[in-house]
Amino acid sequence: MVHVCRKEHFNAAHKLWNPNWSEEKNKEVFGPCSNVNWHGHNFELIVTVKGLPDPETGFVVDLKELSRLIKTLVIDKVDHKNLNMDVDFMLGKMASCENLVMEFWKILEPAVNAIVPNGHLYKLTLYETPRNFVEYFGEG
Ligand SMILES: Nc1nc2c(c(=O)[nH]1)N=C([C@H](O)[C@H](O)COP(=O)(O)OP(=O)(O)OP(=O)(O)O)CN2
Repeated sequence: MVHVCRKEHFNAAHKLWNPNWSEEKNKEVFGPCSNVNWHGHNFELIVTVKGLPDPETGFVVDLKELSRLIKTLVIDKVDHKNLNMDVDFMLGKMASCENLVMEFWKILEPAVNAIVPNGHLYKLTLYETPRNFVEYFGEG
């Protein structure tokens, strides 16, 4: 089995804010990430597919096709957007990396698996900053 990875990039604004808490508690828990007028990040999303290379192409998955799919299904929906306000699948959710990556998985898993004949989506890695990132392997 080989792990094949594609990295995509997006910029987005958000704030970490629990509407059930006071302003003081939001500031205490989320610090500058609770800034009322938002803040932005340069996100990196790495999609990892695991599988066997096709004997005729040598590919587990065509990376151009994978890139096109990630851009169409995810990046176009979040790039240069406000994650709290503009992105339908994040409405009513805390705009944390954990929640984002889990929503990305739900969108990507069926579509990615459909273009990987001898493999499947294995992992999503989402960098919010160069030092803060999450990894998700799906629910199983
Ligand atoms: N479990 C989580 N913790 C935090 C998340 C998150 O999504 N999940 N998000 C944030 C902030 O949105 C953001 O990541 C914090 O940015 P920043 O403090 O700038 O992070 P850096 O690592 O770049 O800053 P340094 O302090 O310079 O390392 C917070 N927590």
